[in-house]
Amino acid sequence: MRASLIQIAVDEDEAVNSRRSRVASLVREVSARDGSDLVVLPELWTTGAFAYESFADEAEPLEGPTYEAMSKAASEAGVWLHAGSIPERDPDGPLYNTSLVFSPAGELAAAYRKIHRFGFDKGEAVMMAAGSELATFRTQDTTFGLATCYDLRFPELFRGLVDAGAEMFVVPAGWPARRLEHWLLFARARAVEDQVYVLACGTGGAHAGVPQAGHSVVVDPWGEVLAEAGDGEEVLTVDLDPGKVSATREQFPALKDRLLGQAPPQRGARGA
Ligand SMILES: O=C(O)CCC(=O)C(=O)O
Repeated sequence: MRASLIQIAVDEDEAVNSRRSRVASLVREVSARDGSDLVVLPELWTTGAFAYESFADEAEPLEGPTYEAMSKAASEAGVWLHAGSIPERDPDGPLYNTSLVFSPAGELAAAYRKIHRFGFDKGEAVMMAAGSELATFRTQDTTFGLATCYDLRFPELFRGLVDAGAEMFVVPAGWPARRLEHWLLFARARAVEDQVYVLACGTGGAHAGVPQAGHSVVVDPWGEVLAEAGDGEEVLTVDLDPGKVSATREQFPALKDRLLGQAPPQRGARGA
């Protein structure tokens, strides 16, 4: 299957509405040009992941304007669309950082509320509520597990997705340039330790004074980088072979050596 990651440049001089229609057109153009089965967009590309001041104003209900535009783009293009994430306003009040996935018919296939919020005692960590449920979606070829940006630092989340059957992870992000090396390292680490493809799609440009890392990357189950973007707006198109996941897991069956169902090792007398 063929996947296209669209690394959107999120700059303040483009209004949210203009960006939304520009991105919908890009989904249609890229998938027609590259013959993509799956298109992936980054985290919070409407506002920018660091534009905290605009989260409340730009928050949408789940089925708001971004949902409408992306559902339409997916069905018109006839592709699976991981539409990145939106600032979602739940009818009960809290905001969530919610990823939306649409089938080629434009139906919602998965929604994932980011579990690990970034910012410590400010920004997203205080403005948004934490999700609590893992999410996957299945195409005819494979099962994808969903995670968002800062989630990359928490390998236990990805092990949960492996246990739920994921063979590929899709990770939209708005990762800052100053920690680019962490981003690349985590993308490869998650691929190697879980023997999966990692499709990590970030943003380019700069907003709220935070230059974005860009460097969207696709990593195969052996940890090889198949494609890596620069720091501007860019499209990466790669062919993914779901058979490579099972082949890697058979040839190097490290996942079978997990201590499943056993108590974790305790400190022994010599370590006391
Ligand atoms: O973990 C990091 O260094 C960046 C995370 C982040 O920017 C985010 O989750 O929005």
